[in-house]
Amino acid sequence: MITLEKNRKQKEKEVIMDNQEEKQKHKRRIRYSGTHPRNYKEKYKELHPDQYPDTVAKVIQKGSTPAGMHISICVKEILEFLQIKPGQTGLDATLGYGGHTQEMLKCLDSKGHLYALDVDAIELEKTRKRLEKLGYGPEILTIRQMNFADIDKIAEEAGPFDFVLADLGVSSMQIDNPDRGFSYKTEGPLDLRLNPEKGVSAAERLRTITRQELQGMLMENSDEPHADVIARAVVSKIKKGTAIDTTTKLREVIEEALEFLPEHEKKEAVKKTCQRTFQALRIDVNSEFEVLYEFLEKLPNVLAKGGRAAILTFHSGEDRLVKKSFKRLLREGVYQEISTDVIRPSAEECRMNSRARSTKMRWAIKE
Ligand SMILES: C[S@@+](CC[C@H](N)C(=O)[O-])C[C@H]1O[C@@H](n2cnc3c(N)ncnc32)[C@H](O)[C@@H]1O
Repeated sequence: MITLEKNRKQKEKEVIMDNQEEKQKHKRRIRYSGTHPRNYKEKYKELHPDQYPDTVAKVIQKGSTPAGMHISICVKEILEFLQIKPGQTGLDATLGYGGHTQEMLKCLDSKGHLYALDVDAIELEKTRKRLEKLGYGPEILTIRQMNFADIDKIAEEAGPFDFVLADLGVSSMQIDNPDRGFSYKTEGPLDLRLNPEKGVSAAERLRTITRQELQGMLMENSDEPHADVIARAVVSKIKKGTAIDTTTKLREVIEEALEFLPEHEKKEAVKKTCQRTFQALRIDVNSEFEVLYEFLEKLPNVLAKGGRAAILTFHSGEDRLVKKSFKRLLREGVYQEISTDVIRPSAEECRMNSRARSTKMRWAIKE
């Protein structure tokens, strides 16, 4: 009896060990239960569009942006305005996923050259590879990791440009990747840098910020109506020794600070304040207003005579800067014509891509 029992136990042990070995052998990709992956890493099919084009097409059709992808905005309006002709030289100041770049390259029809910049080394390499696979190699496209504040440098070697495009802000790949810390919706380090190799993260920035400074940042960068309450809550937490170094921790401080709001408006107010607070921090750690100002000042000098520039903005602070610069330079006779009003994506485009809703486009033509 004792020997039988011993044998059974030994067999059980062997089966367990076999199962474990089997599991290790078949280290599978992260699977999601059901048909709707919620987690970024679970969106395996969307993250591999080459292998799963049907899944990607379905997600786009539903009006969402597939994980790891960016849907370009106002493509038709941009191309109509830029009037790109084969043989021209152009600059895409914000490469991102390369959607606009690709469309502009099609207009060049293998003649001329396109230069493209981005500060984000992580996404830039992926885009370079994707475009190369599509047949856009260095003979027609030059990609540089560079801040568009330095357009004068790229113009020295490649300009003047017949056309320039800047599609400001962040790409969907950056927002959706929790490791980059751009979204209050997913847990991640509170980083928010477009180029994580430069400057300080948002968490680091908060560590030493004063209440007045944070309040000013929230008001100036995103017109936050609860700026005083949020600034007080954040700074007091940090002073008490609690680090606010993840997206979730910042969202929780905001939720706590807005507890006083009436129940029926709390949820929406928290959501909006989270969006605005993350935006304000992102603008700050990337010096977005400063680099945009520098870009706008240098823009006419890199454009050829009659050269065309189009800019897409995503919040009022950016649009104000573009509008002011274009108007002043028109008055000074540097530009011969500018858009009289903002151009907006169509209702259909906004329905298909919710991220297009806040987009404003302005353009200018060099004298
Ligand atoms: C909205 S996305 C561009 C998407 C792109 N037009 C497309 O069709 O895929 C904005 C991109 O600009 C980059 N960017 C933002 N500020 C920049 C700057 N100052 N210099 C260079 N690139 C910048 C971001 O890293 C991001 O990849």
